[in-house]
Amino acid sequence: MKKQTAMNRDWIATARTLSEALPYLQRYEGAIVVVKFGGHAMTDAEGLRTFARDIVLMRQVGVNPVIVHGGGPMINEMLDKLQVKSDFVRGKRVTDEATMDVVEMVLSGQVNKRIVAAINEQGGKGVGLSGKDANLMVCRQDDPELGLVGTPDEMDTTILHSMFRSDIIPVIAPIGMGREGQTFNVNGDTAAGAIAGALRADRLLLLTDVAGVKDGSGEVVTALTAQQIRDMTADGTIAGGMIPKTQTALDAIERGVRAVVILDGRAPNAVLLELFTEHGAGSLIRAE
Ligand SMILES: Nc1ncnc2c1ncn2[C@@H]1O[C@H](COP(=O)(O)OP(=O)(O)O)[C@@H](O)[C@H]1O
Ligand SMILES: CC(=O)N[C@@H](CCC(=O)OP(=O)(O)O)C(=O)O
Repeated sequence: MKKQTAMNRDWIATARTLSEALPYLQRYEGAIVVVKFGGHAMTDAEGLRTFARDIVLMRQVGVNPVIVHGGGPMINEMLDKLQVKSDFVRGKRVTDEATMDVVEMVLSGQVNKRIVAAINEQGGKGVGLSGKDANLMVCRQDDPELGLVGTPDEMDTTILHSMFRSDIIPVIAPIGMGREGQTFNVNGDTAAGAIAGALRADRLLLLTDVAGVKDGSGEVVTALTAQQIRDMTADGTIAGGMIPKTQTALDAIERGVRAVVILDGRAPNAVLLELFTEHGAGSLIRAE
């Protein structure tokens, strides 16, 4: 009996959320929403299933979702198994040729296919690709100190528009191609920002394992300006993996993305609640 009551309460909460969502569903019809699914946000099979269900629902209500994924922890695990040492400089992995092989194998072969399968299990049409496919993301070398780390240089989103027209949900691994045929490792946030920028996306959602960008006392800042980001980075409040994320947000806004949100991808229905409710979630960064 007790269990029944708890279930009813959950159901009422969900129904209220859905009715609140209706005006927002209309607002986002036809919109392009790029979602970066970070390795730390991919917790377990249930989390992946919920994420995939949210994405398929977005597609069903007329939004064009694009998934760009990470997979840092999965790469670390494989590098450990193969006893290849790996270092990070300013949130980016120093990548030699041996590391690059492992990065591509894990991201394109393992993580990408796992997400595609989860989307298809929920009734969507997920198709996996990387920045190498159809010249989506041509890169130049980032800092030579980082080896084969790439910076997106020239984007061709034709393939993504064809996919939208065919009701396909693109799932993109952050691997780029060099002009001399090299393969480059691109930070997942950087890749998501470049793709969102090239698509002039309506929203870029960066899903991670914290509720948002936190200030010095650990409180999430719900709305951030470019100047606040610069100050918080200079004084060390924004550090580690949050540096490429906030930098990506600034670059994406500059390239014409309407708004970027950094939020906790492990929270239930994180993506839907962000897009389709009044309160949103996480830290919002928009053009000033
Ligand atoms: N000011 C900050 N606010 C929130 N998180 C921060 C901040 N500075 C550094 N971080 C760290 O950044 C991490 C998110 O980056 P990262 O681990 O690369 O995530 P992902 O794998 O999801 O891309 C957080 O878990 C946190 O440890
Ligand atoms: C250059 C660089 O650092 N590439 C990242 C690519 C994966 C990634 O970004 O994964 P998360 O989003 O899970 O952190 C790496 O090798 O880990």
